[in-house]
Amino acid sequence: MSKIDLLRSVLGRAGVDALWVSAPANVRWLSGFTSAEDGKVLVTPGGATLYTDARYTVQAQEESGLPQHIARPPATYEHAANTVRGLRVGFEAESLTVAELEDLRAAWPDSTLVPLRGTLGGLRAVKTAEEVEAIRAAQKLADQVYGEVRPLIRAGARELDIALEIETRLRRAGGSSAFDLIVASGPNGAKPHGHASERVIEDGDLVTIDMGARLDGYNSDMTRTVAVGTPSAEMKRVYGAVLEAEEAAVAAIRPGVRASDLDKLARDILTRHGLGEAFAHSLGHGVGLEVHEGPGLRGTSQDVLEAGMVITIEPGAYLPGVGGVRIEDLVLVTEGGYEVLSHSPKESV
Ligand SMILES: CSCC[C@H](N)C(=O)N1CCC[C@H]1C(=O)O
Repeated sequence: MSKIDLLRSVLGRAGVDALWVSAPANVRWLSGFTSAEDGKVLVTPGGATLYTDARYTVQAQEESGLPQHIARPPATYEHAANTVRGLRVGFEAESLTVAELEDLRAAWPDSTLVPLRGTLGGLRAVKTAEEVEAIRAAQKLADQVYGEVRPLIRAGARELDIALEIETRLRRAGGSSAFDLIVASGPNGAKPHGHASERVIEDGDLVTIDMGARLDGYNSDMTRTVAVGTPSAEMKRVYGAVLEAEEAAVAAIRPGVRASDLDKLARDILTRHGLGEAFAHSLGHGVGLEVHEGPGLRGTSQDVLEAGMVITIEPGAYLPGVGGVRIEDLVLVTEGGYEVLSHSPKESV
């Protein structure tokens, strides 16, 4: 079944006749158009159209198999008005501004606009074989760059310089950083999103490197925590506990497992080590055209693992004023269980 046909069946269940797709990752996924932040897709019972502007006429023809209409709003909306007359048209509530909604309402007076959430997210969570290969390639690049930069993580280096090295090497290889790199040393390790600062790494520090490569639009995500010199006995114990939780959660991955159960499994291990409160975020998430996408691996998630999903497993423990540890692998859910896509070594601490 084509992606558009798959989407149409979802729309039927959502009670709408058509969908105005505005989330860039969804536009890209449906159309193949890589400048998706400047594109929209209208899916109707009769077909699907990619809307973009004249800066992309040639690129859209090269990249997308969908029929295209070149215009800028409001001409875009006026062109679509005929197609959506009398229809219930869903729109992506998470990715349409209030101003855009007002413009759509003005241009489509004879349509009913219906807010929808997560309509395509569920479809995108299970990757095609091509998407898996794209993510695998992104992770391979991340592993290569991590290996090159690992020797530079030593006392006297600034967090910022490590981050710059990683970014430069990703760029040189034709990729880019999937997100604002996290390089968090010593007490900065207590910040789960501790972006690289001017702090100079000291002997005895643990250093958390959370990095991803973006290649051909697809992302990877991986975290390693390494020791510079000899860390304190307390931080060694924390490292051991996080590693135990991470390995147990990875080993439990298979189709049919509830995402919330995986989160609980890792959380229970850290709680047994007295670190339940220190695990300040969810266990992981899906990765693809976006760094954070479905499924959500958290306590409240309704998601169930399926073969073809690509997920992170990333437990952590954060001790304010002291430091932190996070260990993260990127994992493909397979029919038989799982395949770990991230191959950078986890060092003994
Ligand atoms: C800003 S992207 C962060 C990537 C990272 N691997 C990640 O997803 N997380 C780090 C802390 C928890 C988790 C998150 O939910 O952001």
